[in-house]
Amino acid sequence: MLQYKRVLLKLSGESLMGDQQYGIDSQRLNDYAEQIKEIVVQGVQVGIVIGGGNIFRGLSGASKGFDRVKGDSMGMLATVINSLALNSALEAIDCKSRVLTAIRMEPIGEFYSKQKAVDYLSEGYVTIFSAGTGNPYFTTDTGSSLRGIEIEADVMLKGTRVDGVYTADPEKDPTATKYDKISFDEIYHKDLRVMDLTATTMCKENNLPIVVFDMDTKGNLLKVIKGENIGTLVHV
Ligand SMILES: Nc1ncnc2c1ncn2[C@@H]1O[C@H](COP(=O)(O)OP(=O)(O)OP(=O)(O)O)[C@@H](O)[C@H]1O
Ligand SMILES: O=c1ccn([C@@H]2O[C@H](COP(=O)(O)O)[C@@H](O)[C@H]2O)c(=O)[nH]1
Repeated sequence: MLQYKRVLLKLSGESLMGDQQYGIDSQRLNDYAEQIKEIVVQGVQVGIVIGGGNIFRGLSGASKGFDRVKGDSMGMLATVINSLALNSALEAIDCKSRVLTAIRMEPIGEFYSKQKAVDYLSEGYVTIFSAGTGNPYFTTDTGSSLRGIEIEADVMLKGTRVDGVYTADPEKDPTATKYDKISFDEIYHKDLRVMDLTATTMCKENNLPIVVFDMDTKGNLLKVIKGENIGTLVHV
């Protein structure tokens, strides 16, 4: 029994590095593609947003003297590179997929529209939304909440390298403990930073629940789709 029919899956760009310091680890990329195919064959419609942190982030560019808006454009282009890599990995395993771009750049990808996205999803294409929102000063978390809301996804699945929302950043505080469920309001009150606040607010105001889970363990995506309690559900 599947819990969700249409999902927006957010993948971390940083996780795509695997054990490398930079760029795309092909093993990690292929593992992600296999996990995605596993849910597509079950009939789940999958929209995807991938971050760009394995290549470039506007904020870190700005701290080194780059113009912020140009840096953000570079970050958005980084998400296009990751999206094309995932598209290619999916096609290599016979999982049909399309890349839409928030900034016009045919023939690299088709320019995004909600109608195009919903048509592709309904036809069973894994539809990858690249270049974030197309605007500087945003992140791919916000791009994910925006696209998730637009395509009327049942849930936003934040597949990352931690296995849920914790009382504090588990990569910095070893005493942090994990929530099975948490409300949006608690996320604000406790100032938990697993996702940026703009993205969290958009999900809250549009009733889009989030599941944060560890995407780097094979089989986890299917478990989440089946409703297994392996991550953290963020609810209204
Ligand atoms: N309370 C918290 N609970 C869980 N994770 C947290 C928390 N606070 C901060 N984090 C951090 O959030 C990170 C997950 O965010 P995300 O998946 O967006 O990673 P990212 O590296 O920013 O991705 P991207 O490359 O897409 O920008 C975790 O690696 C974790 O260190
Ligand atoms: O809507 C958006 C989305 C992203 N950016 C820029 O891209 C990088 C990479 O995205 P992450 O979410 O950090 O992985 C981001 O740091 C921004 O610089 C953007 O400008 N607008």
